[in-house]
Amino acid sequence: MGLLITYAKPYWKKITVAVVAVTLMAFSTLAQPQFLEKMMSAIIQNQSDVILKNGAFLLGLALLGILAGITGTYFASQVSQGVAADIRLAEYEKIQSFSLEQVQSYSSANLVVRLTNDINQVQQLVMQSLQMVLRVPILFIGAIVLAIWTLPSLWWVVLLMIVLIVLSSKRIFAMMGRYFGKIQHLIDQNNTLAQENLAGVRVVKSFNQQGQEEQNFAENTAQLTAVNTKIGYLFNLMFPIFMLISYAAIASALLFISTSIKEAPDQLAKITPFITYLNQILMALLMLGMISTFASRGFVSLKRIAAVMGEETAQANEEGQVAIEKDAFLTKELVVDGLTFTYPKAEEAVLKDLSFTLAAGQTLGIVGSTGSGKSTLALLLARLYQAEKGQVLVDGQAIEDIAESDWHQAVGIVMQKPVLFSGTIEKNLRMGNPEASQADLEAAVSAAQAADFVFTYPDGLEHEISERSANLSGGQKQRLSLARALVKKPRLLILDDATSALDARSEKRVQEVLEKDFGQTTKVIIAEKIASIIHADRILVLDEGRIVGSGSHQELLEESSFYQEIYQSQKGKEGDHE
Ligand SMILES: Nc1ncnc2c1ncn2[C@@H]1O[C@H](COP(=O)(O)OP(=O)(O)OP(=O)(O)O)[C@@H](O)[C@H]1O
Repeated sequence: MGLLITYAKPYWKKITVAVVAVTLMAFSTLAQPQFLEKMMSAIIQNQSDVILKNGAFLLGLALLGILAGITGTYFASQVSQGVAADIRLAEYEKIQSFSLEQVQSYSSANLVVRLTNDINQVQQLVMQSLQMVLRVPILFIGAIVLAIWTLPSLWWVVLLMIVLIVLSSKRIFAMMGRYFGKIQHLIDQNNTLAQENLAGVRVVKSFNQQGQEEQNFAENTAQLTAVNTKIGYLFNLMFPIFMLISYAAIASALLFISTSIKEAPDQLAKITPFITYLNQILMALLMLGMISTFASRGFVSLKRIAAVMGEETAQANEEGQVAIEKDAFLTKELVVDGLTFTYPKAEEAVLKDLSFTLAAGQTLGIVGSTGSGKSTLALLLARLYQAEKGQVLVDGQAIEDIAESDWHQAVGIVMQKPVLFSGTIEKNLRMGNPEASQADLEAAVSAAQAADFVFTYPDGLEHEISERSANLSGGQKQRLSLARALVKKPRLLILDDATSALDARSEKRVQEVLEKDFGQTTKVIIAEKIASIIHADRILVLDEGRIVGSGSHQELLEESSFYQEIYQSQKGKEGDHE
């Protein structure tokens, strides 16, 4: 609720106009039957001027009500759209500042639902609340008072109708609330299934999994439909019950009045407004039901959004951290001291007590078996995960104490699975450095051995990359990711199997460029092929999260049986360009 109040505050003027307009509409609705009664009386007594006068008032009041209604809806809609847009933006910004652990703990599909469907629910809640918050109590209390005032002898009809409606609807709304919670969970699942299927469409097709995927989706959709249908049934049940109760109330009122109409003929004029008030009470109760269902759904969503917004993120903590000029970054050494890391929810540590030192400007190669923790180490060095124990020090400064934005400015990483974004090649490259000159971009493209294909496109750097970079080959994606990291002119460059899809000649050229033009840059190169790191100043051999060998290529060949084994298995294969 606090979240909603915070985001609604800037709209207080529009909120006031909406609420005043809706209140005016409620009063106009309540006043109309009074004029109706006067008209009925005048019709019975054949007073045509009174009929006309009250008719005109009635019409004016109805017009005022309509005008107030339109104004209320207009402003309520502006406020609800505005509040929803502001929350959406703030939530998006918050998610951008999430650590990988945080994204993983929610799952990306779940976060998408929190950004879309949940926000829509909150928008509905704001819209309905603004339209009903004062209208319902005014209409409800006003119609009860005026109904009893119009025909005091029928007070019991009013009371009985309210009691019966409240009793019958209480249970229905409680059940609806439970179903809304379930719906949110099923929508999350639905989204995950659709996202995974579309992202992995090639695998799905090549393994003939369309049928299985359809079945999974159909099962989830069937569950969603079942819950939605139950809510529909409850709604459908509610309306006839309400109508039945209200018609019974009207029938009782008419029956009772018919017995005394001869002694008090003026009651004939009062029965029409009385019935109108009964209907207004019913309307108010229906609106109350509606708002409570919107509220139960909206508050479930609001809670889910508040959970995201309440997450503590690194950006919020940047205050105590030191800023470092990029040129002064990593001028002495990179020290990894006793680094231990366990993934969230995993039982065993992936990195176990890792320690090594690397002088600035040197190249560290890392090889090891599958799943030995190489990529995890890269992610920790890039500060995308935080160590559980131990630390990484740059020139004696623990990385957590360095302003995170400065860190990311100075460190370039090329991940094992390259990720590019839809838009031009230039837009992707500039993520590394928005101020880069055209010559810088072209140099990075050449260094990453991407010039061959980029400059054969008629539009060159302006060439559009499609969604999920579907119009690029694996090797092209790798080259562009490397170029993006090089545009940054990083002080620390981390390459995680970043040249695996390059042919031996191109890979060798990349190595030469890194050696020649990035001499000042400290490099950490993870590779499957020893050939990719053979000239590194130091090579680490990882196995099951531990360092099992460390030294130059020659030293390791002499000392590490594990390294020898890898080397012998790769010797003579393509890619060995010693
Ligand atoms: N996000 C994650 N959540 C939980 N466990 C993970 C996650 N990423 C990796 N792991 C686990 O951590 C271990 C190390 O993975 P990592 O990717 O670091 O290995 P690697 O040496 O780079 O492997 P490869 O050579 O196959 O790329 C593996 O057992 C893997 O299952």
